[in-house]
Amino acid sequence: MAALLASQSCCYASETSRTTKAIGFSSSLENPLTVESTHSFLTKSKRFRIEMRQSETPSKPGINGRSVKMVPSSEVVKRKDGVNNVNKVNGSAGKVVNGSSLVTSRRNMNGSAASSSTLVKPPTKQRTESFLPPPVEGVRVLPSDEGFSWADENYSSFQRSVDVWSFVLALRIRVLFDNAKWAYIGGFTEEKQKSRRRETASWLRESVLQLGPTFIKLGQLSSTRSDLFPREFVDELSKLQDRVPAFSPEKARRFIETELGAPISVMYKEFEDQPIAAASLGQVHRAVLHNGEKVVVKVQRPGLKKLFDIDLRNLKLIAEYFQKSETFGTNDWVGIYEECATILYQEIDYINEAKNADKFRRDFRNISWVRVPLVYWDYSAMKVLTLEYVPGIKINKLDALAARGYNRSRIASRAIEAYLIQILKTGFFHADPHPGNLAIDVDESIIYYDFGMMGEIKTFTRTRLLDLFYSVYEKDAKKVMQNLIDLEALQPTGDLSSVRRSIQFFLDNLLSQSPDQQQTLAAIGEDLFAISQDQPFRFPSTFTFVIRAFSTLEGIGYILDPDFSFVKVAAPYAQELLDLKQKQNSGTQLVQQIRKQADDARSSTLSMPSRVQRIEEFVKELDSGDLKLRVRVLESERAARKATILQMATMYTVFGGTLLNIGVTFSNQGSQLVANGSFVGAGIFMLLVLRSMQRVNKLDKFEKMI
Ligand SMILES: Nc1ncnc2c1ncn2[C@@H]1O[C@H](COP(=O)(O)OP(=O)(O)OP(=O)(O)O)[C@@H](O)[C@H]1O
Repeated sequence: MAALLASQSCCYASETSRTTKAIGFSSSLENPLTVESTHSFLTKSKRFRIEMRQSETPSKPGINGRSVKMVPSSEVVKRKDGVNNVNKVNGSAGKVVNGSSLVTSRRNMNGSAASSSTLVKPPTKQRTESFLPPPVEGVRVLPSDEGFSWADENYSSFQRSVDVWSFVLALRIRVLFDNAKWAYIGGFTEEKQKSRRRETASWLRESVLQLGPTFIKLGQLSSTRSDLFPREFVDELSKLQDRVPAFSPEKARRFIETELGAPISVMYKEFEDQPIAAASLGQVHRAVLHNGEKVVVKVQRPGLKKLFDIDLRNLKLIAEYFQKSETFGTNDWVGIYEECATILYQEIDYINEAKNADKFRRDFRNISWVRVPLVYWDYSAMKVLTLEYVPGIKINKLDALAARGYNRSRIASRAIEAYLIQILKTGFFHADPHPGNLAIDVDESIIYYDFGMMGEIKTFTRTRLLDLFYSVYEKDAKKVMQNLIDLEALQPTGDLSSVRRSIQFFLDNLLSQSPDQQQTLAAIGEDLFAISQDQPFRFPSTFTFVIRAFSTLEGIGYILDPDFSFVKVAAPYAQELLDLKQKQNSGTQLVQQIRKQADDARSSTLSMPSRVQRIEEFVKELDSGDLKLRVRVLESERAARKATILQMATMYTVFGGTLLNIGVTFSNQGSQLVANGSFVGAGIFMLLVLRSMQRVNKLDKFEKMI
């Protein structure tokens, strides 16, 4: 066995030396009872040490009765009791006891992560059979990325930029063509406009797929922004979720080995070549560790960072160009670009994702019906993530759920409740809870996947949200408006009375509905989009993610249970919030009320005579005509200005047309001089027409802004 191990370690050392630089071989004295030998080697990203240990019981997991552990040397911390803790940097730890190794934090009975120095428990029976069972939903054969230029490792940065700009040019021409048709031919019915938008959206989806990961991810992000894009685009772009090609297993294996700095066979006892899922940024393979624990390995697409760098450089220029050009509306495109770039870079940092998963698991440690896969820190790096294998049935697979007799109504409530806890209590929420990221475990727990995109609601914002919630409850449009301004969801520009009226209408209609005619959150979202088209709303992306998440979950709720009611699930939370707010208020309010009453009483008694006197004077001045009231109705002033411009434009068109006719007539008669003069005149009038149209356009935009 020793010979076998030695040959394995030699073979390992020689294999690693091909890709990495072997820098040493030494016997470890740190734990002479268990550690047989230690190899140190340097990879591109980390310095690793391998410990070979003799197991007490040969049946325990490990290679030939030994456990093999990859320990980043820089992260080895010697403890006073002589046991090595690893990964202090990452916040989790593992140690070796009696020949069995543990390389990550473990979940305790109620789902929480045990402390970093927890002794190793043998893996639970359920997850330690030596072979991977068939996946719950069966392994799909995913389309391959071969043939896509972005997947070619020799794709030059110049060629990439040309491809990106060709796409932008094509998009610009399409938008210009549509706008010209609407503005000048003017014959498009609402239905025709919709169908044209659908065509453009479908073209956009195909182009995005051709352009690869960056654009696919941006497309997916845009599909959450129903405040920015029309419905047809949002619908088309959400289809990007399930149409991403996979890369070859050879590529995946090579990439994992380079990233983790060791051959696959040393790290995993089994590694399944066929990925169980492929997404825009990476794909997921199942594997088994040498100690028998089943895991999934999430591998990032090779070359993604380089592609992001090139694409985001170009996208920045595109955003700046959109911002300057009037064709793409008044949105803050540079701001939107910056938000997206931050999210994209965060999503390719798997260490960040792993930290998020750990935090999310901690937040739910006391809730037994939420499961978050454990992170295997020692098998993870910036671009490769090893997680506990937690299979489940996707939350929207009704047949599979029904076949197992799961209680769908309970699942629907749990999905919403878990989200309410994130938004209202922990403040750390999953920003992308689409059905692919939610599954149901055997005990009907909700399993969460993918922690790349998380949102945070700071205490400051939460307090304001609470105020907003309370003012909605009181149906006070003025307070709602003020709270929205405080939350920076509404810009306090110009005359906000129309915004207040919209909010009041919204509150009256929304809150006065009986439970059977209650609007769905999705419909409310659509109404909000309609309002934000005409008003100076600019929802911060945090809110759009929350709104999107709730409407997705609500949709899932209805699919799972036709009698599902969001309000019913949310009611106890709402009550809790109201109680909290009332408690907060009661103390301060009492003092404030007393003070206000005292002030009122004082001012009314002290200044009564002077007030009466002023009112009398005012009425007298009105009577005598000394006081003139001048009322300006800004909306009608603007409308009148627009009408004048349009009138002028009509006159210019008539003059221009007449001069054109005259020019043609004189030209036919051979008087070229007069003809040319008429053509020049016609040209000038046409320019004036164009200028007038521009002014009307500007007025329209201004109207929307205020
Ligand atoms: N720990 C796990 N156990 C079992 N299956 C998993 C696990 N993690 C991920 N999966 C499977 O892999 C799929 C993709 O995982 P994940 O969403 O984390 O990848 P992604 O690259 O971030 O995808 P996307 O960008 O589309 O969200 C999941 O929908 C799930 O089916």
